[in-house]
Amino acid sequence: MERDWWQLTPRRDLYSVPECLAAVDSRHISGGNSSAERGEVNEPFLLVDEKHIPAGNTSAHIIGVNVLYGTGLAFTIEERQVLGIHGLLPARVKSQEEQVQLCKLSIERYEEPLNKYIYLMGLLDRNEHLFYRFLGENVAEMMPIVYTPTVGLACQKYGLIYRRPRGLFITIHDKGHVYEILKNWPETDVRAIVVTDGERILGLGDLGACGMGIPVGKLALYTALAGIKPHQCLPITLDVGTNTQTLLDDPLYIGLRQKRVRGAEYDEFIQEFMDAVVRRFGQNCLIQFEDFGNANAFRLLEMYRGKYCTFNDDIQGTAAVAVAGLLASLRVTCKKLSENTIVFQGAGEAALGIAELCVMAMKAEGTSEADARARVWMVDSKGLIVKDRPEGGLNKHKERFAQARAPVRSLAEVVDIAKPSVLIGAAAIGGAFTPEILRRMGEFNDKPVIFALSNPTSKAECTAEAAYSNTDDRAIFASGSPFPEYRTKDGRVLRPGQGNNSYIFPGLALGIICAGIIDITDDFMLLAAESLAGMVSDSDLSHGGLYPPLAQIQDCSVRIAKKIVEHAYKTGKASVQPQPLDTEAFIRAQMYDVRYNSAVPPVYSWPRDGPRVDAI
Ligand SMILES: O=C([O-])CC(=O)C(=O)O
Ligand SMILES: [Mg+2]
Repeated sequence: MERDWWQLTPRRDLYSVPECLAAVDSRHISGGNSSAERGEVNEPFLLVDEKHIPAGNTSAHIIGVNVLYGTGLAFTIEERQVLGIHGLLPARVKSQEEQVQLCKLSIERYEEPLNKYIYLMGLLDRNEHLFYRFLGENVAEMMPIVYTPTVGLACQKYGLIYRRPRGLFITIHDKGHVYEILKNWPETDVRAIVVTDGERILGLGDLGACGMGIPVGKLALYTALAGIKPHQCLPITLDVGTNTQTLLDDPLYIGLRQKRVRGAEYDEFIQEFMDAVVRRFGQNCLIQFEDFGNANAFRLLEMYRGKYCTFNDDIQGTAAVAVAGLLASLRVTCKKLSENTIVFQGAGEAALGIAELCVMAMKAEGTSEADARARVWMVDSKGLIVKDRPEGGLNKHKERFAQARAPVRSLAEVVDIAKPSVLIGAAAIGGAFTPEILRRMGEFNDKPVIFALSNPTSKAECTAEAAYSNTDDRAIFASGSPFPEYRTKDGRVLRPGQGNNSYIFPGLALGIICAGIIDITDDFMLLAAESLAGMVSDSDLSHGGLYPPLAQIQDCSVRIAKKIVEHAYKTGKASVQPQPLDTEAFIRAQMYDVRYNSAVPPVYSWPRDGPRVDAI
């Protein structure tokens, strides 16, 4: 529960500047064990820039400073006087709308996406409300900067662009003390954590601690797309080392300079982390796993699902968004899902997650499990996944999709044999869908469905243009990273959809948090997929889109959350009781408001003779 600051602050102290500043953001004086509670927040830090923050101070200070710099010229004259900052700002008082305009002008001055990213992260540091308002009002333009694909580049350059700490870095050397580190986080009401160990950042591989850009970016979307309050979100990197030699050799690298720890020590560390989160933030605190290596991603999901409030976005979130796209495509191809033959390039987290959810969706259509699995062909680095593979070594996840056929080596051959109606790429091999493969898809199908899901753009299996131009503009295309509009030979404009889990995880998380769901089973994923598919309009489809436009993604999140919450109550999975009468109002009441709260509470007026407290 957020409390109003004047309920926490003794009024007689209000005119002490640091007190006022601390009070403006009551979260920082409300929590147990936070640095604020230890009294540090009362130091006169407010008129300093980051250079002057006394050594050893923590993010509570940094956030505190930002409260001042935060709303900037939007501080009213009353607020400036009560806060003791009158004169420190120029005379002009701006509305938030005017500030949004300035953000637009400022970011347009940068040409390089990475510079735009640095600008936006600076804005987030200075003024959280403005950042989220700007992002929320410009989703289609700004998402590719704070999120995929630019966030991938940001991770690759993290050491270079690192300005300020954001999130928690917990290293393997902190083993035994993970709980104490969580206690150093100044917020106490944390409801959602996105955690990575940096082993498989997008399709870019092992970026170690530089992977922190991903939890930060994902949680920025939690707030921007689903209104989950920023202080309830905590990005975490578990730094267990990196096996990327260039990072180990890089003087700018910010993480532990050692090879990855694996085995029992790693497992104990993760277990300690999970338990520490529950102890610190409660068992309803959502833990979203992101960009772990394949083996750990599957293993950890199996170990923790049902016992902790957790899901794996790369396995389950990506599955839901891809299945949503497939379900929407059926309205164009006029088929049932179970009438398709689906070939996957890749058999990792995303591909296997999608494949399993496809089987679930086909079963929901009345198909038997065996028939559903027979319709799914998977190709990994050794070729088609077949039973009795000569090299052996199929893990149990792949085994479930092994075809009873002779080995086939290349994707092109598999496509020739299977004649799929759907081709899905999720192996981070850029350009794997060659023009030849795409042309074959066009020969086999009137409307071939082609998903190039790997991220960032450089890892996409093909571009939108390649998919369209090699199939006489007949392809139904979606990609993980955004692609520009395409003009067909007969002059139609196609807007390829972004089959990215960002359509799913924010709304899913909002629903999980609102209803207090711990056991996040796959029926929630299928439900999210179905409800997203149901939001695709005929007009979207006629322009080649399999998803609603990004401009509507916030609305999609709330609608997904509503379905999730309703389903949770129906299936007895909701721990928040009693069930709300109006689900949507219940959800919306918990969402973040991007507008500024007044720093001066309404009980104050500002007469000529100075501030005074009105009787309540
Ligand atoms: O971050 C994204 O854009 C989607 C995703 O989870 C991944 O590629 O790992
Ligand atoms: Mg991911």
